[in-house]
Amino acid sequence: MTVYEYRAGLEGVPATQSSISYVDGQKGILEYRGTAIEDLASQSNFLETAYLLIWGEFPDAAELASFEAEIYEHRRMKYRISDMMKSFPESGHPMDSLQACAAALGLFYSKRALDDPAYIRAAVVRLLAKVPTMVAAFQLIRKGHDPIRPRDDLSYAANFLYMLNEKEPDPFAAHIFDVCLTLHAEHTINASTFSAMVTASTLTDPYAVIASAVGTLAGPLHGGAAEEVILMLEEIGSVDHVPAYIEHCLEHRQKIMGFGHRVYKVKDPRASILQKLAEQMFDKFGQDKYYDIAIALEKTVAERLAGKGIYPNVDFYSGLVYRKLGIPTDMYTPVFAISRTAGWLAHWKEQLGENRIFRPTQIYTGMHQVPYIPVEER
Ligand SMILES: CC(=O)SCCNC(=O)CCNC(=O)[C@H](O)C(C)(C)COP(=O)(O)OP(=O)(O)OC[C@H]1O[C@@H](n2cnc3c(N)ncnc32)[C@H](O)[C@@H]1OP(=O)(O)O
Ligand SMILES: O=C([O-])CC(=O)C(=O)O
Repeated sequence: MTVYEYRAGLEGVPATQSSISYVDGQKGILEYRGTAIEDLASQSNFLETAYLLIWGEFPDAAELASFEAEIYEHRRMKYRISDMMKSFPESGHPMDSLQACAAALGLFYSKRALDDPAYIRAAVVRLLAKVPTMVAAFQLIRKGHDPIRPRDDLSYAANFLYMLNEKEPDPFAAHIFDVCLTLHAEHTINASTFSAMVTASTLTDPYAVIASAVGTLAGPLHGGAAEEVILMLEEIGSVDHVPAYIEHCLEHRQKIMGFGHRVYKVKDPRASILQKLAEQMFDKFGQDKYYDIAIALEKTVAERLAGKGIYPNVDFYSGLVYRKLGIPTDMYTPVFAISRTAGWLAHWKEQLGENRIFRPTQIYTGMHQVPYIPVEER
């Protein structure tokens, strides 16, 4: 009998083969389909990047224009979905709303044709188009407002900010937001993508795939950390309190949010770009007192945990950018989900190409031959 070594959290265990993205965690390299994240952030845009991730090559001008047009055409939300959302408690977390709405979309498109490229394309378009609308709608509905319709004249990023904040965004702010979407779009086989792939491997529908990935992204060890970072900066309150906060975390074995990564043992390249984006936002729209605390935190963690490979991850600086964009704190993870939908869909499509159901093994640690004792005798 083969005995396999158990690795907690599947650390270092290859669970798939993929050509979608690449991470070198020692050198701090991230590539989407072979192109460096820095080049995509400075020269591409989210929809072009989404196309690249999903179809494996950059679109030409006509392909990009028709992809954008299809997405813009499908941005409106079904009124039954917004009616459903109106029945959700306003105090609920927007990630729970998104998970429910993504799954509910499957009710409208229940005829499945996973081997038909037209079906795949329609699902990709619908999900990329409707996820932002569903995220923004929850924000408006919980404020007692009616969701506003997407604006056909606004770009993907600008339209989301418009639907969320009920006013047209500054073009520079919309550009920065688009870069944030590009940065968060894909990251190899992280927890939510793995979840998407496991779900996809059962040949269920793509709405269930995205719903399960949303549920996984929500946790504070994954995408939910971005929200926790801002709550932590608020709790710290001033630069002077940083050393004591770090000592408290270390003493109580409490994770410092936005730090550490399974793969990166250097600063996450996306964190470096997000930090620069935050600085650009501060230069244009005014400073943020939490930035000084964040800088002090990064410096103190580097000194205090030197040699442990604990550096800022993608979730550390994103919230500082989002604050300046007027995005509420509990919307940071849904915004991450808008972007990561591209990566999840790329993996869904790749998984279907060479599918085998995920069914790993376990090492049983329980008992055998335990006699049954009737309840009245226990
Ligand atoms: C989009 C994303 O998902 S990015 C990640 C977002 N998550 C966070 O920011 C939450 C905080 N970070 C963490 O919890 C972890 O670093 C994770 C979940 C990202 C990675 O977890 P793992 O690879 O399982 O690392 P693990 O938790 O085993 O940590 C390894 C060691 O580093 C320490 N460590 C890791 N992250 C941190 C942290 N944020 N603060 C303090 N210590 C840390 C652990 O205490 C552990 O130390 P030990 O060996 O002395 O016990
Ligand atoms: O790769 C990971 O484990 C987490 C991460 O950074 C991401 O999903 O963007």
